[in-house]
Amino acid sequence: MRTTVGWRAEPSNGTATTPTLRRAPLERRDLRPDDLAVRVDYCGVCHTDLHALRAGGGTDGGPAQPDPLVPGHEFTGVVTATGSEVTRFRTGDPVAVGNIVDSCGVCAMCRVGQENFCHAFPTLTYGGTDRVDGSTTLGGYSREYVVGERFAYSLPAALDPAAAAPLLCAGITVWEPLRALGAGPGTRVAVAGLGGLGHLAVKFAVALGADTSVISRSPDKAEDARRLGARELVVSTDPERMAAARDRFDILIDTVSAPHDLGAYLRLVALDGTLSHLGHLGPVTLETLDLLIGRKKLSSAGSGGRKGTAEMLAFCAAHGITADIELLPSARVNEALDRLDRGDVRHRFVLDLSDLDRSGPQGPTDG
Ligand SMILES: NC(=O)c1ccc[n+]([C@@H]2O[C@H](COP(=O)([O-])OP(=O)(O)OC[C@H]3O[C@@H](n4cnc5c(N)ncnc54)[C@H](O)[C@@H]3O)[C@@H](O)[C@H]2O)c1
Ligand SMILES: [Zn+2]
Ligand SMILES: [Zn+2]
Repeated sequence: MRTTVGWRAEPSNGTATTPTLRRAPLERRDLRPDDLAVRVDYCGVCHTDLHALRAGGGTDGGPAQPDPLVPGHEFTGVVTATGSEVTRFRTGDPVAVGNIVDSCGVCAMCRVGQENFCHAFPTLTYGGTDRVDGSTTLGGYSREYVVGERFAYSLPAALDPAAAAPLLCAGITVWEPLRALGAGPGTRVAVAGLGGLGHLAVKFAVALGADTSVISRSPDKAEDARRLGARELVVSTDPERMAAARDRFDILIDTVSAPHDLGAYLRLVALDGTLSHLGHLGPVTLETLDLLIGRKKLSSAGSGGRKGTAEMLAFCAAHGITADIELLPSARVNEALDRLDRGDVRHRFVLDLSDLDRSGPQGPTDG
């Protein structure tokens, strides 16, 4: 086994609070022939990490997570070692890894490049089950990750490695539905929720040429929305502005992290348009008349396949797109999670893991 160090949560014991992450030594597998060892430099803090940390006690609606848990599923770094059969990477190459690290490779979904929908279930970057040895995967809030080369992506030199990290979960999750639904010139796109996923959805939709708007509870986000390239902010708490935006959007990307009824957003979708519900995973409520009137469609998506992820990275390099981030030393991970929970983030926290080199696994910055 290889040893590294990371930020680990102990069982949440069913409390509603987020368990504290503590610095701990971790084991990584010895390299298989197709594996890369990656020095993790930057890892984004996704809202799913918060959901996962709380799921241990079933307090956040999600499935129970195996304990202990090391979150983190959007990271960038550098290859430090390669297995004997690796062909696509060499030591020193900059790479990016997202929220899937393996899939069966032979099912119908894998064959069309949608490994994220693998019939055998893709191996998640943390809290997943390794397909070879059955161990539970530990995520990217750590200094090293071992990954099969199929699920590592070349990080384009044009992209800042810290600001690019969130592309690997937040980015690809909104990229695939925007592409699949045909966002581009002549389409009207609205994005609900202006967090990690939402702000990247706005940047992508604008760069694809769509007429893009933001839907938010508060008018405070108007300047932010404009800066990101959106034409308008629809304030969801203002009934008059919601009524005025009725049937307006061909594609509505819903990234809201809390459970909510879909009616208010469906009424903003245009004739034959689509609501892509990406944020809160789990049961939803809606009135079917809100679909019937206007022949509207309800869709969803999550993560991305290898082909789509590589295409998204190339698009980002060509258009200069990365996330707007607040970079913190990884020792401040608990503060980042707390602020994310309170919505105090513009628009993504990214952890700089290099501080894990500076003191021992039980060093003074513990917790
Ligand atoms: N489908 C997938 O594969 C996938 C991938 C990544 C994240 N997610 C989920 O997407 C959601 C968003 O993730 P994120 O990292 O962008 O989170 P985030 O915290 O950065 O953003 C969430 C946004 O939702 C808004 N919001 C929260 N509660 C709201 C409410 N009641 N009404 C209106 N707006 C509200 C917040 O103000 C914020 O703008 C999370 O639930 C996350 O778990 C899903
Ligand atoms: Zn995520
Ligand atoms: Zn498969």
